[in-house]
Formats: sequence, structure tokens, C-alpha cells
Amino acid sequence: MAAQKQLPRFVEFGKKIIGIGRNFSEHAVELGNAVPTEPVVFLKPSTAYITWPNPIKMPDGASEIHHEVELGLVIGTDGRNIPESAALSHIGGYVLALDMTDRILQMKLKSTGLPWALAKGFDTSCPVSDFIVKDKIPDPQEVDLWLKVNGKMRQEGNTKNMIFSIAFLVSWLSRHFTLERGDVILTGTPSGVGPVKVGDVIECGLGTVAKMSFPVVEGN
Ligand SMILES: O=C(O)/C=C/C(=O)CC(=O)C(=O)O
Ligand SMILES: [Mg+2]
Repeated sequence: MAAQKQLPRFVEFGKKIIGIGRNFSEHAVELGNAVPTEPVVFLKPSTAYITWPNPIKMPDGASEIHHEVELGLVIGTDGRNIPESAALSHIGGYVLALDMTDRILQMKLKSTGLPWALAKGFDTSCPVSDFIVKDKIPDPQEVDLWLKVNGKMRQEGNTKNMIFSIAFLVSWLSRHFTLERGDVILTGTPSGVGPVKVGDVIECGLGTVAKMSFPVVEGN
């Protein structure tokens, strides 16, 4: 466990933020997409990270940003071509994460077949909790996800309903690029995503293991 305990400052040396999209079928369908047969992958820059008490800043010109609550995997040990059987041993711990998304911009980009980077990567688009040691989540495939806006429940799901399992995702991603200690993999959001506006407060959690809260403010 000593190696995992060196990770709490991973945000400062965090490397890639790897997003998995459409990993819950009800969410894929709510946005009018087919259920994927292979993982859908995007990257966010590390400048997207924020931690409490910093606010989520509405990007300039954005008309609709959406909340997406997700389980984040923190890679503890570098790996390339990781077999599925060894995948969980490369996870050093977890974070509760928000994959904030400029949905209107994403829809525009999608309609012309362009990548989602600008819609997913704005500053403050990846609020994360404190690092969660691995022991606190004995089965990452059995974790409740929930999210409220201004006290009203918007998203409720469980990681058991993922289309692609966590072990599969770590293994599959590592066949495409090296996973490095400090990388965070956002594993996808359950249904119920929706817009937030300036003045709203987002509260979310991983069952009772982790909870966080972020206000939404004007950008700059
Ligand atoms: O395909 C879309 O319209 C949108 C997909 C996402 O934003 C995917 C995710 O980030 C997710 O499922 O968590
Ligand atoms: Mg997402």
C-alpha cells in the first residue's frame, strides 16, 4: 500500500486524462447514439483539473455545459499491452470525477465528424475529489454514482452497468498507448446528464465512499 499512498498529489504531476464515452447504454441512447461495440475515447488536458474549493468556470461563449458524474481510475503502475487479468493491479486508486462537457459545441463537432477536444477540455472541466485509496473500493464494478444539482437528484447509476468493464478498458487502452502512473481514466457516465447554469451547485458522490461539491461561476 505504500506506493498508493504516494499518489495523493497526482493532480500536480497528473499526466493524461483519458475519457471513455457512451459506456452506459442508457446514456448513449439519451443523447441519440448507438450503443458502442468498441470503447469511445477522448483526452482532456491536465489544465482541466480542479479540486475543491475551486469553482467550475463556464467557458466564454458556452450556452450549455452538462454535468457527467464518473468513477476515475488513477493509474499506479506504468503499463503497455496489459493483459486483462493484470489490469486491476495497474490501478493505484480512484477519484470521484466530473466530466463537464460543452454539449452544444460537442453536438456541432459531432455533426461534422470533428474531435471533441474543445468541448471536453476547457479549463475546470475536470473537477476531482481527493485521491481514494484502493482499499476503500473493494469492487470497482459495484459502485453507486449519484449527482444532484441544487439539491435535486439528476443522475443515479452503478458501475456494474458499464458496457465495457474496468479491467477490459485498462487492457484495451494500454494496447493503444502507454498508461503512466498518475494518468486518470474517466470511465463514463450513467444517464441523466443535463445542463447547469451560473449560480448552480453540483454535489455528487460514489455511494458513501466519496462526496464533493462545486459551484458554477462565470468564466473569464
Ligand atoms: O456522444 C455524445 O453525444 C456524447 C457523449 C459523451 O459526452 C460521452 C461521455 O463523456 C460519457 O459517456 O461519459
Ligand atoms: Mg463522460
